[in-house]
Amino acid sequence: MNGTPERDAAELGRAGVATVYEAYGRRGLIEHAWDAVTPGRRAAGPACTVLCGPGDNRAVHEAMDALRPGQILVVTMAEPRPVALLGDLLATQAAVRGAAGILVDAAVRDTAELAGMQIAVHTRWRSARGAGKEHRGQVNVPVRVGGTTIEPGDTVVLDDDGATAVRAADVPRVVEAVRARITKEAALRARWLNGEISYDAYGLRAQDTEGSVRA
Ligand SMILES: O=C([O-])CC(=O)C(=O)O
Ligand SMILES: [Mg+2]
Repeated sequence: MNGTPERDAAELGRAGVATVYEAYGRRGLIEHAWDAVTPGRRAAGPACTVLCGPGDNRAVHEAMDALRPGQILVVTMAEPRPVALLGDLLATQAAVRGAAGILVDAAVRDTAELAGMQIAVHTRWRSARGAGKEHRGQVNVPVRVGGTTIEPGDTVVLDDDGATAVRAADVPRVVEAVRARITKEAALRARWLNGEISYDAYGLRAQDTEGSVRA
């Protein structure tokens, strides 16, 4: 049995990016060299998406009105580059609204202050370069980040490995697959702690000895 959307998101957050991505059949990876401004934090929740104009964060200000508790704020812009779309003042508003995390496909600034906040923050770049407020942008529209399309309400998971997304409709079955994977990995971990090695347990040594796998 799965729980509420909130409990499902919490479960995916505890499982972490690698487990969720694998359990989802290696789908949904939001693939950039993310910089975890808040290392060690894990977060997951439905996406509130923001598409900013070039070098502009007007839409991030607008998004604070749409943001709901438990959500992950996903911010991108036309042709992402190292312009700070968010700093501690915007992150403070997101935190007060109960957001679980922030993913910025551009730069953030005020990173010392961000690191001290309870909200998980991942960014592509850190830069003091300020954004404009001339372009309206769009809030809660599908966005494409790191090779993955994120629709508003899809679950986004953040941890020190990076970020991954699960389509809202797929969350219940991914929760089941995550549980199965955690059980399987626990059994394997117990064997490796007992001294077995995967090279033998997976039959890899036998294949190499037979020469059935070439270089
Ligand atoms: O105001 C901005 O454009 C970004 C910023 O530094 C903040 O949110 O603190
Ligand atoms: Mg600031």
